[in-house]
Amino acid sequence: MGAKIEGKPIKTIICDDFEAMSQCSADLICESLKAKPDSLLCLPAGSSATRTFQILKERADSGEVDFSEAYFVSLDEWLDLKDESENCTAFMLQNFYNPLNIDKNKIRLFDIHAENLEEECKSVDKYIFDHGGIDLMLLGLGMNGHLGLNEPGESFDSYAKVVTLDTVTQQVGQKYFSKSTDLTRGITLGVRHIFDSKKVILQVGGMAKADIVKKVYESKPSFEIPGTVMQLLDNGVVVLDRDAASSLENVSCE
Ligand SMILES: N[C@@H]1[C@@H](O)[C@H](O)[C@@H](COP(=O)(O)O)O[C@@H]1O
Repeated sequence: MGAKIEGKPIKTIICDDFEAMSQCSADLICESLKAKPDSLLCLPAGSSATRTFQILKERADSGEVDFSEAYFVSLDEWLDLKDESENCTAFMLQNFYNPLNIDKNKIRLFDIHAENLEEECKSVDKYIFDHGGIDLMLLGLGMNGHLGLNEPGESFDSYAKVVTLDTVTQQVGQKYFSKSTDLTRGITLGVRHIFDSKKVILQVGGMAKADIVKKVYESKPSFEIPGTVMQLLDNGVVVLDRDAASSLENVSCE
């Protein structure tokens, strides 16, 4: 992408701490779901969203929100794992789909064992198009700026695809596994899905992400830092806690 493309100021909400950030994202998700109960939602595996998922479960249990009519599509998944018991799907089942009793028929997971993964990507794209697009994507930010598994250098002009994982993702991704795991390839929704989504929430917490958050805000939109796509979205919002926002200067908030 040429350096000439200018981004816009990112719509931003800065929360006091991780708990407030998680509550804020849960509020936005509930608001969206109430407006359209049969929304197609895309939620991320990873540590950023775990508390948000607990809050959504609490709210579903209290009847404040109802996920029974909603549909779900996977954001990303590791490929070629010898042991799949700790992959993104397992994480989502454990932390969201099972606790909230989501009907399995309403979840479109990536079939990582499909004979033809390119065809599988097209089939996931079709699922999304057939549902009229994704209504809401909740995203986390990788330490290298990735969104889903859209790694640095990947085009913004693609839908679901198979990707080679960046060395940072290979290393940081170890945190999801109880033993050392070879992470070489992944399958992910593409940045075009992020552009097309009716609402995008990027949720980032913690000091460890402060530097990459600064780059997302202060670099020109570029394939090298996929998170910079937030500067190009009309329907995007970044929800930060104070730690993740601590390196930012001059950010105007909601
Ligand atoms: N592929 C996942 C992303 O979908 C996730 O949102 C992001 C942040 O992860 P975490 O929330 O664990 O920091 O990186 C992971 O590698």
